[in-house]
Amino acid sequence: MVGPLVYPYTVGNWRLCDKLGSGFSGAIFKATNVHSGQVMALKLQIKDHECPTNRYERYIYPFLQGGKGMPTLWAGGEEGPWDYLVIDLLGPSLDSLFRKSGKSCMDLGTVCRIAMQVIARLQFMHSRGVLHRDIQLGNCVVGLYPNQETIYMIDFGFSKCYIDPYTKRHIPDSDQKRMFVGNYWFSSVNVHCRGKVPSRRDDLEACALMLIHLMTPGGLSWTRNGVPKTDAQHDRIIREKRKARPEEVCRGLPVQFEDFLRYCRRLKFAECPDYEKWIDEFRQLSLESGYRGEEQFIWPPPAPVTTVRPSKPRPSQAPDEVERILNDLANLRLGDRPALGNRTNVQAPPKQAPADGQKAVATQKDDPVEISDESDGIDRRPQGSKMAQLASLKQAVSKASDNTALSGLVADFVAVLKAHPSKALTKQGFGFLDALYKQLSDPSVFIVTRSANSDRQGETDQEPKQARLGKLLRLKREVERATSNKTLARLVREFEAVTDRSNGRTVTKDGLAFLEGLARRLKALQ
Ligand SMILES: Nc1ncnc2c1ncn2[C@@H]1O[C@H](COP(=O)(O)OP(=O)(O)OP(=O)(O)O)[C@@H](O)[C@H]1O
Repeated sequence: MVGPLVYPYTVGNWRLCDKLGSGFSGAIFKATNVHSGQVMALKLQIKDHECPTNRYERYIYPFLQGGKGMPTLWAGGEEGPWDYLVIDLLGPSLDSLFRKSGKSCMDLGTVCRIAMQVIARLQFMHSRGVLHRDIQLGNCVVGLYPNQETIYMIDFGFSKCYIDPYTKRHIPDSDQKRMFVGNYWFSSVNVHCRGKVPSRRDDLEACALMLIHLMTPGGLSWTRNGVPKTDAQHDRIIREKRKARPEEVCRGLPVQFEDFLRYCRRLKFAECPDYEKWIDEFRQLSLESGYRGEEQFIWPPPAPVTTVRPSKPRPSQAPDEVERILNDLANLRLGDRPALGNRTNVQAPPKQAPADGQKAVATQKDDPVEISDESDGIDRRPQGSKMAQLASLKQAVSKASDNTALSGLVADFVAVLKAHPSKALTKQGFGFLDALYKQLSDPSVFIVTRSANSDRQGETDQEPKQARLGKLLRLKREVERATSNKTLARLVREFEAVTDRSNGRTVTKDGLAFLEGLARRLKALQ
């Protein structure tokens, strides 16, 4: 029987000190150069190990030298029974920081920073013709002072060149099922569940899954039972991962995560991902959510920079009185006039009676933002992050009881879209339009949620730009002529569908013009 490994005191010119970690195939030590006193990390492995990852890494490292977030290779080779690699000494992994935080998920600002950096690292590695193939939290580590805000990629034991060094061509795809190489949690569906040849898209998908995992309380569902110990357990993970649709995996998260995952899965085998676009998307998301939009990794996470004004209570009427008025309004007999119908779903007003209330307020748990109606002469400009503003507007629209209020809220919605640099319609934006649609259509009809709606199921095809433009122009014209709330409801639905199928779900100038027309029309249709 083979006894426990006895590690040497020195290898090459390096004296081994503390053990930093160990993996499947070896151990890693802090090591000091016996001549210069330099302190580095030394990866040690038995030369004839069944999985000689140090040898593979020694081949890959030279391709990556000089890149930001790529450790420098200082020395390496074989000595006696040992194979060793000396690289920069780095700090803790994201996995270890996350575990130590004791939290069930990470804050959005930090996840955006990780997204920007890891996508940039992949962009660099891919530009050097190398795939990582084992993206996971344990393989993303932070640097030591003064590089503690940089995320480094480590562990290139599974990495591979996807550009053939002789032909300079992309490696070929194959229909032959391959043995799985990667990690259980984040390897892409194509590689993990279908045995496909890994390419750039799979590194990116692993990154997307890792980000979604960090954002999900308790993590991705298939990670919750720990590392599989039997084939049956592994098969269960494969099944679960394979059947999890992006909209389910990303439920409740900003829409960028779902879009990113879908994007990765739509990439062709040899297609070059648009790294810049996604770095920018996460930067915008960070800004819209009240963070700085910077990529520097800061731990522990700083608070958002946008301070959201505390909510002020609703003025005048006591809750019961408001409820009575709403119900009276709902029961008004308006004949054929275009107004909200008999509402059986009028929500109760806020329970807290205002003490000194001056403004109408839409409250949202933890992140209140003021929304007031025009008639009270109060500053109507929405406050707080885009996400919080849209969430509050959605709440307010669900509670609005006449077209004037709806008109004001649509105008507020346009103001929020205009005030933020990214014109992408987020999940909250669609939520607002869904709530508006519900209000404008028959109120006894239960709201058609986006996930239940067919327009976003599966991989959505993007509409050709011309067709989309034509539809928007028609919507713009029709909204000016609409004579009932029902027609407006249909137009809102069509607008949602057109935007949803557009590249990046962007609200264009024509889209904004449609919304402005909608606000005007609502006012006219009192
Ligand atoms: N350069 C480094 N500086 C400091 N710590 C490091 C460094 N490289 C790795 N580590 C630590 O050692 C752990 C194992 O490193 P690494 O993943 O490279 O080894 P491995 O043997 O290939 O592991 P595995 O078998 O899990 O893939 C890392 O999670 C990290 O905590």
